[in-house]
Amino acid sequence: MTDTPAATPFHDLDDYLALPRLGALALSPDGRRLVASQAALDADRTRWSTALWEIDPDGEAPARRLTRGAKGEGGPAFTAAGDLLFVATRPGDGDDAKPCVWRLPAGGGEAYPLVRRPGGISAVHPARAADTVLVSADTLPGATDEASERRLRKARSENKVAAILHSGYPVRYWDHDLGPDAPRLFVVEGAPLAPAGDGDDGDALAAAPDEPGPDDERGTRDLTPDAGRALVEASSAISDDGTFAVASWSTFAGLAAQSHLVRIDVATGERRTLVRENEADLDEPAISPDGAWVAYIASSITSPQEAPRRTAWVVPATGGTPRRLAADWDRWPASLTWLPDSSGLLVTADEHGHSPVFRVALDGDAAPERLTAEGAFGSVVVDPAGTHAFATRSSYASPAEVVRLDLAEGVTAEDRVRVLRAPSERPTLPGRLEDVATTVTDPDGSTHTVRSWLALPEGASAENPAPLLLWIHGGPLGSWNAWSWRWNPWIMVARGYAVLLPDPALSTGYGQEFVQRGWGAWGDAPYTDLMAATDAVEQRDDVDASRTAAMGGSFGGYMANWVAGHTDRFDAVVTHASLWALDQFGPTTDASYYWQREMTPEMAAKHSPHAFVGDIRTPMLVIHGDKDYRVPIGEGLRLWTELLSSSGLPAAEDGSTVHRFLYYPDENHWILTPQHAKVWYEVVEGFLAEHVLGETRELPDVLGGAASAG
Ligand SMILES: CC(=O)N[C@@H](C)C(=O)N[C@@H](C)C(=O)N[C@@H](C)C(=O)O
Repeated sequence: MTDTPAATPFHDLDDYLALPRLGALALSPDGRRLVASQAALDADRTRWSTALWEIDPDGEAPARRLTRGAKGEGGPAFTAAGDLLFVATRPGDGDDAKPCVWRLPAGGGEAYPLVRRPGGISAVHPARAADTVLVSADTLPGATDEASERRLRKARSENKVAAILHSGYPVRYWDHDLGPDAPRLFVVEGAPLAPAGDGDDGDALAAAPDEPGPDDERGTRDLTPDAGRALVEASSAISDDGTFAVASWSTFAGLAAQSHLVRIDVATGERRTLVRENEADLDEPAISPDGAWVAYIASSITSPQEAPRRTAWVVPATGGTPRRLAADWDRWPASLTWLPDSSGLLVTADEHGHSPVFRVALDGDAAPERLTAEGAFGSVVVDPAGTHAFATRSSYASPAEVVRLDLAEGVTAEDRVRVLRAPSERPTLPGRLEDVATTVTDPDGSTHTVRSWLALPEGASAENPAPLLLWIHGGPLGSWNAWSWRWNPWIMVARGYAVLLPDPALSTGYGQEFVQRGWGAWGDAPYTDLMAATDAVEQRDDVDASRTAAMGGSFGGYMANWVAGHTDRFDAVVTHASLWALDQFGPTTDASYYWQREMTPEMAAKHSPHAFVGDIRTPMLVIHGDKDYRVPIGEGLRLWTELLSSSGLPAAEDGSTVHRFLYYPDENHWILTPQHAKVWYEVVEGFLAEHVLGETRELPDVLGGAASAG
């Protein structure tokens, strides 16, 4: 084991779980107020709750906490008058309280509930230059107004009926069931929001939404009464002048969804289709400040032979022919933020282990200008003068921080970014990070660079080489480029391991061809890239090639299963929420339509790990949540059964086995509660210690201690 010079939050899981987690940003229309949400661990350590903090846009004053509700607040957004709106439950509404919209007046004073719906409100969309506010709220299909909605909900509640009758697809999404209610868009009614509060000094700290303030509750008008499931997982936007909204709108033909972008007139509810696509999913609509354009992201419908392409487009807000932005750009746009003069957009996109901010012109074919160097950016907002922007930035160097970007011409990417004073300090890391790469040659003779992040304990050296963990990211269309709380390498670095985080074929940020290399052939280039990256790092004298393990979640878990059936080089394999029987998985996942476009039955059979179970001779830790709808629990159960019955390392006659199955009855695809995240890291570390280091760890009491080790 490598001695680490000083204790950090990563040495102690309780300290790690108590680290605060920064979320979304909101900027007032005048650019003078910046608010961030931040999650903190509750006193009983079984949930994180989110509060809103004011950040000084100039980076001088310390952050100030604005809200302190018992159950937390989220979704901050400013009205044109500078009021801060957010989503939170109301005190006294009980455990099944539905979140509603609260208003914290620009002029100060208490926050108070502004608008609510019987099924709760999921998001609030205020116009930036008008007194119009839209809300997204789940609504029962038979509800024609709030009274009927309440009656229908009361009938289900009093009769304890949770049944859902479906007539279409999909019926679930990631970790939740769909229906019987579904999202609709509503306009908040009533007199314009008063621009001032009670005139006090605007001491926002007084705003504690545990006591409703003045009785100013507003009604709502349904803009999409016939939406059905069309707005499911939709994204929507409202024009600055509040006269229209744009939403991604899905219609379903069999399993497949047909994607539209629709324009909805706020005054009349009149709806018309701006873009209809049979060959792409349309999302992330963003309306230009001048109201003339709608930008959006199109993800092409794949085929088993053709990987998807994500591209950015604009269409006239009154309808017309869509036009692709930056037509020759070989990167996948992730988010779109208009510049205040509507001359272009700030676009984030993965690139070589980062997710930088790019500036893209609305007109002309100039290549996007990369504005930032290090890190993965999100929640990008631009000040009304267009001179700077604010965003969250994370990387393996730090969890998300609030940063300010200087948008002036001629500033270097390194000098453009300034970290602002946040509610908490950046945690000290227990090691160092290197950007490493190796070259691979495909069977067709083409060569490719496979790059990885490598996290190393400070003490790793030729005299004290660190055992190696190969971590395989999920997706597979993704990249190890941003801080992850669920897969945090620094926890294992603090325990003396080196952690390799490669971006193999199918990873994003390296061009379309790098994705295509692995498309429909998960067990080919992605696997050989991972092995090449591992080979290269094992040549280092500060890495111990004799003590290694491989692990991954979701697609990463699929690959961990594939690794286990195709090499004995590792001492242990950890496989979380993994795909196992690829040729039977398709109809059971929540997004079966997506899966059917990804592989033919023949491809799935060829690249299915379960076909190689007899070749597995490596101890495996299987982890799966029962409420996982993306990779259903059946995958984990079948893997466990076949590992013990048919693998090259089956259970012994007395039933004992070196394998372990960490089962979560009430977690989903991700392990989201603090107490279960702690168990996850404890069990993983204990399994690795046993099989990689030859050390024994006591299992935590919450798992029954050593006895539960089987
Ligand atoms: C529809 C679909 O398959 N979407 C993919 C993003 C997906 O769900 N992939 C999973 C198999 C996966 O690998 N998920 C990763 C991103 C995770 O960590 O959840």
